[in-house]
Amino acid sequence: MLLQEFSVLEKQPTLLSSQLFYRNSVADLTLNRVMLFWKRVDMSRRHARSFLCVSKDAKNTFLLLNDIIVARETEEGGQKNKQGGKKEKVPLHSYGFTVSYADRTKHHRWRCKALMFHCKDKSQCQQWVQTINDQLSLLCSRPKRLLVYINPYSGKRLGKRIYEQRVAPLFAQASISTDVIVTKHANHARDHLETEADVEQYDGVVCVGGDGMFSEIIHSLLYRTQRVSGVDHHQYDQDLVPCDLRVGIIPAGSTDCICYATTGTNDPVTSALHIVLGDSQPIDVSSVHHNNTFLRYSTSLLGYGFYGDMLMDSERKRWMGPARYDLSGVKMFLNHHYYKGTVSFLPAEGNLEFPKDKMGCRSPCHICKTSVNRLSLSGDQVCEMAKEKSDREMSDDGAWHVIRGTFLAINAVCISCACPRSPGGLSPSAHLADGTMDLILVHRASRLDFLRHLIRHTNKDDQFNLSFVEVHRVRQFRFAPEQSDVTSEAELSECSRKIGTAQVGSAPTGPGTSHSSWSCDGEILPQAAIQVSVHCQLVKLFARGIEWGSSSTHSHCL
Ligand SMILES: Nc1ncnc2c1ncn2[C@@H]1O[C@H](COP(=O)(O)OP(=O)(O)OP(=O)(O)O)[C@@H](O)[C@H]1O
Repeated sequence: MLLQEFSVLEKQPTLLSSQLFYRNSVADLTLNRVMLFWKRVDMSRRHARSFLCVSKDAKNTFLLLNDIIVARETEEGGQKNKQGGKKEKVPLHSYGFTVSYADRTKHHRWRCKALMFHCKDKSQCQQWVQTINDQLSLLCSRPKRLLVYINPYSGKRLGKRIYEQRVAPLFAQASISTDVIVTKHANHARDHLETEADVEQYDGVVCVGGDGMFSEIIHSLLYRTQRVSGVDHHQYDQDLVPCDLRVGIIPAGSTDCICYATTGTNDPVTSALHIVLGDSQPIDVSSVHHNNTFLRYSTSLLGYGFYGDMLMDSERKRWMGPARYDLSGVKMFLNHHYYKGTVSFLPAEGNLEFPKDKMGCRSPCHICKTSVNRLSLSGDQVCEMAKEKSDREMSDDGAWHVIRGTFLAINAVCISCACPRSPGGLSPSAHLADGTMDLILVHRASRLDFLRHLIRHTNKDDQFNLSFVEVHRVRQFRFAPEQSDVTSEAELSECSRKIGTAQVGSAPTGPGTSHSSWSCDGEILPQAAIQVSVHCQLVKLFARGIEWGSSSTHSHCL
C-alpha cells in the first residue's frame, strides 16, 4: 500500500484506540472502519515513532479489516504464539487477545497468521475483541453457512483429508457452519443440489475436488437458476440469468485449472481463506449448443482435435490417476491427427485488449470491471441488454469471420487455463470476466512445429507467435466438421439427457475418423458441430483474481 493510500485510510473515524503491549513494547493501537494499525511508543524518548521510521520491525504496522479473520481473547497466562511457537515475555500484563488474519506469502499463497496484543486488564481485552468482531460482522460478503461437497476420488484421493485437516479448522475459526457431503458416485452432488438441497439457506457451495467436480456443481446451479427464472437454456441466443450463490473451490483434483487461474495457486489453505474472507470473483461461462439443443456449459477449455482426442483416450485409463493425461498426451502427439472443418466466429469488437497483448487479467482488473456487470443488473436492465444485444447482432451479421482449414487443434478458453505445469496457461492474457473467450486455431503443421507450440506453454516463449497458430478474442463461434454430424434428433436428445454422465465411447467421433470430439471442461461432447456463446459473469467464485505481486509487504507494512 502506498503512503498516500494509508494516510487516507488512517483518517477514517477512530472506533477504539489504546496503549497496549505488542511484542514486548508499548504500542498505540487504533481501530477504524477499514483497518487496525499500531505504532510503537518509544518510552525513553516519550514520543511515538512515525510510521515511516526505519524500524527493524516495520512489518505489519497495519492490517486491513478485510484481511482479518477473527479476534479472540487468549487464555490467561497463555501467551504462547501458536505460529512462532515461541513464548513471548509479557512482564506487565497477563491479559491478551489475538487477531488472526490472512497473510500473503510467495507465489500468491495465503496463510493464516496471528498477532498478539496484551492489555492492562480483562475488560480492555474484551472491549477490543468485541469491537473488532463487531466490525467484522458488518462485512456482509462473508459466508456464515456453506454446503460442502467432497469428491473422495479426485486427483490423488486426498480430498477428504485435505478438507478435514487444512480447511475445516479455518471455517471453524471463522465460525462458519457447514453441511458436508462426501459424494458416493459421479453426479451425486448434481442430483443432491437439484433435488434435495435447500440452497436458500446457504451463502455458498464449496467443492473439494478437481475441475470435473466444479463443472458438475456449476451445471446444477445454473440449471436451477434458469429453471427458477423461467429461462430456456436450449435457445442458443437466450440471455442466461446469473447464479446468486458463490462457489468455492478447494483444489484436490488432477489439474485444478479454474482454481489456479482465479487465485494464482492451487493451494487449499489459500482457497479456504478466500472463502472465509468472502471474496467474490465473477467468471464468464460459455454455453455449447448443437442445433438449438443445449449440450453443456464451459468455464475452462473447449478443445477439439488434440485435446479432444487426448481426453477421449485418457477416459479409458482412469485407473491410472492423473498420469493418464501424460500418457494420452504423448500418444495423441505421436498420432498427429488433423481434422478438416469450418470455424466461424464473431470477434469481440470494441474490446480494449487482445490475446497477444500480454496484459493479462490482474486483480482489480479494469477490463473485467468495465465489462457489463450482469450480476448487479435489475430485471429491466437485463431486458434492455437483450434488446441491445439483438440489435448488435443484426448489425454484426457481416462481422462473422469464417475460416475453413485443416486443424491439429481448436481450443476455446474463457479463462487462461493456467496450472502449475503451464503457469501462463493456454491463453495467458485471457480475462476472467470480460464476456469473451479466446479462440486458438492450430493449423496443420509438422510434428516438430507442433511440439514447439506445445513446449511454449511451459516456458516464457509466446505459443501464439508461430505461423500455423492464430488466436482471436471472440463472443461467439461455430464449428462444422467437414462431414457434418449424422446423429438423428432422437439420438441427440438422448445424448443431451445423458450428458451429465459423459457417455464415453457413445460419441460418433474420435481419432481415426474424419472428425474428432470436443472436450468440454473434461467431458466429451457427442457432437462435433457446435455453436458456442459466451455469457459475461454468469457465475461468482470465492476468489479475488490474481493480484499483482504476492509478497506480504504488499498490504501490511509501509
Ligand atoms: N464419489 C465419486 N465416485 C466417482 N466419481 C465421482 C465421485 N464424486 C464425483 N465424481 C465424479 O468424478 C469426476 C472427476 O472429479 P474431479 O474433477 O473432482 O477429479 P479429477 O481427478 O480432477 O478428475 P478430472 O481430471 O477428470 O477432472 C467428476 O466428473 C465427478 O462427477
